[in-house]
Parts: sequence; C-alpha cells; structure tokens
Amino acid sequence: VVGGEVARANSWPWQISLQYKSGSNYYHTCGGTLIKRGWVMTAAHCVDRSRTWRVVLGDHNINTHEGREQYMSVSRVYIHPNWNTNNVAGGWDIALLRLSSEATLNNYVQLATLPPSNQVLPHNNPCYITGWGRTQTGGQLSAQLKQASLPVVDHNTCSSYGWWGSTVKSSMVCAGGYSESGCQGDSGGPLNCSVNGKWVVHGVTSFVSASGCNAYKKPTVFTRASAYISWMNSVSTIT
Ligand SMILES: C[C@H](NC(=O)[C@H](CCCC[NH3+])NC(=O)C(F)(F)F)C(=O)Nc1ccc(C(F)(F)F)cc1
Repeated sequence: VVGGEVARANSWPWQISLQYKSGSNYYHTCGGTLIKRGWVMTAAHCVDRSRTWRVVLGDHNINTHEGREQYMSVSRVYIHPNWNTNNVAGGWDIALLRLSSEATLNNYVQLATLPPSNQVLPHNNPCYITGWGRTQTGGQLSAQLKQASLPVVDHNTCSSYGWWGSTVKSSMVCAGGYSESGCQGDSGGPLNCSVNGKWVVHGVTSFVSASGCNAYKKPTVFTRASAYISWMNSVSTIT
C-alpha cells in the first residue's frame, strides 16, 4: 500500500496473509479474504505457481509472532477456469483456497461480508485497500498491515482515454488513482467498501500500472467480487 497509514491491529479481521514455503521458512506473497471458516478468496495470479502455501489469520505484524495468529495449511486451490496467466487484463483474476481446517472466529478473525451478485458501486463510494504490500514503487513490504482510502472510480471514467482505456473490463473495480494505491504484495487482498454503514469486500486486488504503483490516472484495479458470487458459491458448496 502506497500512502495511507498502519491499520489499527486486527481492525480488518477478514484480511489474511498468503505465504509460501521456501526452505524452512514461509514468506508473505499475497493478501486474501476469509469468506467462510474454511475458505479464502484471493487473486488467481497469486497462486499461478504450485507451492506449499499457508494462510495466516489474525495477523498484524507479519514478521513477529503476536499470539493472535492462526496458521492454516491449504488443502486445495481453485483457480477460476477462465483465468489466463498471461493476460491479467482479461479479468478472471480470482481463486478460492480450501483450508485444511476451519478458522476459529474471534475478535481477531472474522468473516468478510461479500456483496450481492452484480452489485456495482457508484463513483467515489468510500473504500479502503488493506495489505502488507510494498509501501512505494520498488520498495519493501510493510511489516504491519496498512490501509489507504481509495474511493471507487466508475467504469466510465476508469476505461476512458488517459486512464486505463480498454485494459479495464466491467468485471473489475477501479479505486484511487491519485497519490494512494495498492502495490506488489497487496495482490489478492480486499477492497473494503462502506455500503450502508457496513464494510463489504467488493474487490480482490489485481493490478496496478507497470510503470509504478501510484501512477497518475492509473487507479488500482480489482477483480469485482460481485461478478463472481455464483462461481464462488458453486465451488464452496458442491465440493
Ligand atoms: C508490475 C505490475 N504488477 C501488478 O500489477 C501485479 C499483478 C501482475 C499480474 C501479471 N503477472 N499486481 C499488483 O502489483 C497488485 F498488488 F497491485 F495487485 C504489472 O505487471 N502491471 C500490469 C501488467 C500488465 C498490464 C496489462 F494488462 F495492461 F498488460 C497491466 C498492468
């Protein structure tokens, strides 16, 4: 997250850290959202490579053990069937992770609220991006969870000339576009939007400009969760 501030610990209790094992250590690579006690929503591009994954719930500082964390292994990865790893602009950048055991819900770990199918938010709807991603273009990951205010940029604006043009599809949500943005390491995490006074996870962090995280008129682009409600239901109930 470029800009914004360190979040109050566990104030986004559905935010997870997706980590991969290398040698005897685990490393943060992406964010994610706890949507059911045994299911996490993340970006397909986060899990393109088959690795040994773990999901950390209830985390704040990803470099220290604070005692509120729950460490879960991943029993199965469901990448959207239409995802094309070579074409993030094509959309479909969404995946579900089946956890090997169910999360314990408490003050530090809670389920996210997902939007109704196909709900599209208006321009400037207040939203926050959260994540442990780089704090500057080319910078380092943040040790503590960060948040930044990223108001919705409607599709009309976001897909216009000078903005993202046709790179952005209607199955995506744009947010921000000035000084604050997501950055590498925030991928897969939530776009938390205030709807009728409640936090609803409307986006899965997907991409930023290749020329810089907080590039002018290149808002952070999210997979629009409301476009995938039926797919998520089909995966997480039949299996
Ligand atoms: C460096 C930058 N990285 C990203 O945007 C990566 C996703 C990369 C997926 C492809 N491997 N996502 C992020 O950094 C995120 F944290 F913001 F989500 C990037 O590659 N951006 C980008 C690439 C291609 C296109 C386009 F589709 F237009 F070709 C648009 C943006």
